[in-house]
Amino acid sequence: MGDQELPGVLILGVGGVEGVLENHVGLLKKNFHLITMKEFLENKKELSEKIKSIFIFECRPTIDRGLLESLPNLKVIANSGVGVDHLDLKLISTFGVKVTNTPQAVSDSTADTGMALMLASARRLVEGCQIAVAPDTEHFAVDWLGVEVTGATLGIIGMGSIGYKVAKRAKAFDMKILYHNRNRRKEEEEQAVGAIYCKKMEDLLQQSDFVMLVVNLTPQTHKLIGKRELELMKPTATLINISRGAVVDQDALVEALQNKVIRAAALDVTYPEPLPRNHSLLKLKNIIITPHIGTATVQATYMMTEEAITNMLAVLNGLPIPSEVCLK
Ligand SMILES: O=C(O)C(=O)CO
Repeated sequence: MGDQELPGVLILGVGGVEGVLENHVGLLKKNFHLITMKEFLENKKELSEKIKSIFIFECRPTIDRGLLESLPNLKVIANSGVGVDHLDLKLISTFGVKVTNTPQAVSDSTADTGMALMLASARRLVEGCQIAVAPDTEHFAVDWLGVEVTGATLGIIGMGSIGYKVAKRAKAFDMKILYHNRNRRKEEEEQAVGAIYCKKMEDLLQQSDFVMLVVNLTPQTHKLIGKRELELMKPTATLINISRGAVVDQDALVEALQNKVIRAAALDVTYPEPLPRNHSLLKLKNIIITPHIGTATVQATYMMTEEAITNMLAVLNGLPIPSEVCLK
């Protein structure tokens, strides 16, 4: 079958197809005719009928009514990554289009990122690195003491597949693990990682040395952690966020970090991303911020493309869909 006869996939990546890593393009080309947004806009008449799927790679595009209306044969939007808070699921569902994501591919790398942030913040790695490259011997001693992760209490908010993998890793650090989640995990799953369920999030906040946020962003989790929740945390505690920036009230976090209501924060996600250069969070010392690199590994990105392709082919061939996002 020639490339032109394959089902069309509209590629929404940073910089179009060029933004999709070279070896991923090969993977996609085996099954699809790749169409960039530029090509689509230049040749809408011919291409609109051809496009059966949209592949979102390493970006958070707006898919609006206009675009959906211009793609009469669109069957599936495949998001690489697990979070789909950038998509208007209600609108998409009215077009009978399915949405898929890639929970399998992202869970190890995102859990690793959570651990890396926790360890880096506890042991003040970023500050240490800055001192090592520009030694300031006066401040080298007591001022630079970190805290131990080993034996400390970790509170995980959101115990989906990423949260559970964080718990697995934390077990190896002899951490006491608490978790809060809409649904309690099975007893054997809790026992396997030694996790204790906290029905009330408040109990977890009060008892944890490290609080890690691993929830999806939904109307229910928007600003889940605000002034009240930060004040419930120990003054020695650290907040780690690997979910979405808007799960935390950032103004309240700035205040809490300035006033030492909590010890520190380590964030892989903020709102907006990136933060404007004059943002108050960037002026604080007791914070680490990374640029949303939860899944930024060679392995995870490749697996994300593989998982997205499997999802798209399943939809187009009427097979069971491995990772379909519930649109309700
Ligand atoms: O998978 C996602 O949605 C992520 O943001 C991982 O960091």
